[in-house]
Amino acid sequence: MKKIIYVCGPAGCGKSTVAGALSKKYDAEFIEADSVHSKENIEKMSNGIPLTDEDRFPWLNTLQTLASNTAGSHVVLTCSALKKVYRDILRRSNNADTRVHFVFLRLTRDQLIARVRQRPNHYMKDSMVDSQLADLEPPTADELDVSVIDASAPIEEVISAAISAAESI
Ligand SMILES: Nc1ncnc2c1ncn2[C@@H]1O[C@H](COP(=O)(O)OP(=O)(O)OP(=O)(O)O)[C@@H](O)[C@H]1O
Ligand SMILES: O=C(O)[C@H](O)[C@@H](O)[C@H](O)[C@H](O)CO
Repeated sequence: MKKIIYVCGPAGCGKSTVAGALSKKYDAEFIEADSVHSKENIEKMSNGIPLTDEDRFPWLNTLQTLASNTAGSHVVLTCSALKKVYRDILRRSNNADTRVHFVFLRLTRDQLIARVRQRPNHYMKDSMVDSQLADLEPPTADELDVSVIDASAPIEEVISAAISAAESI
């Protein structure tokens, strides 16, 4: 069974850090959704303009196709996947041989702002955190393919919780 694991949540929650560690653990291909954004999307975010559904849909479709088409046994991706309708696009990769799973990293607004400020050279500034949270639809209990992890813990603990979640798929 091929596993497609999305590490998701708002800007600064720790997606890249956790996904990097998960991909090493599984010797899996690692896809950074930020590197799949169009230059128009990156320019908008760099200018402090939140993305809209219309900006995100083509990007999500591309990610879903990329995830489905990787040849390896597993693939780990970062993706904000803020809304349920976005996660539903990514779920289209599910089939008899492939299982999609989400590891959602949960942080409070203040924690997100502190994390985003730790990387001052990133295009996503702390002023964008509120718009990320406005769009966020936290996963609900009926989304059985999502593991929610407290990302405020030390990174080793967050990574080990993410690995346990991935093991249970
Ligand atoms: N558990 C943790 N404890 C402390 N710092 C952390 C933890 N996880 C990540 N960080 C730090 O928080 C910052 C944001 O992490 P990271 O870049 O992985 O987040 P991200 O969700 O990928 O962000 P973005 O999508 O905006 O690029 C980095 O400086 C990272 O080193
Ligand atoms: O859906 C979105 O608004 C974007 O994917 C953002 O979440 C950022 O690209 C990412 O987190 C980098 O900071």
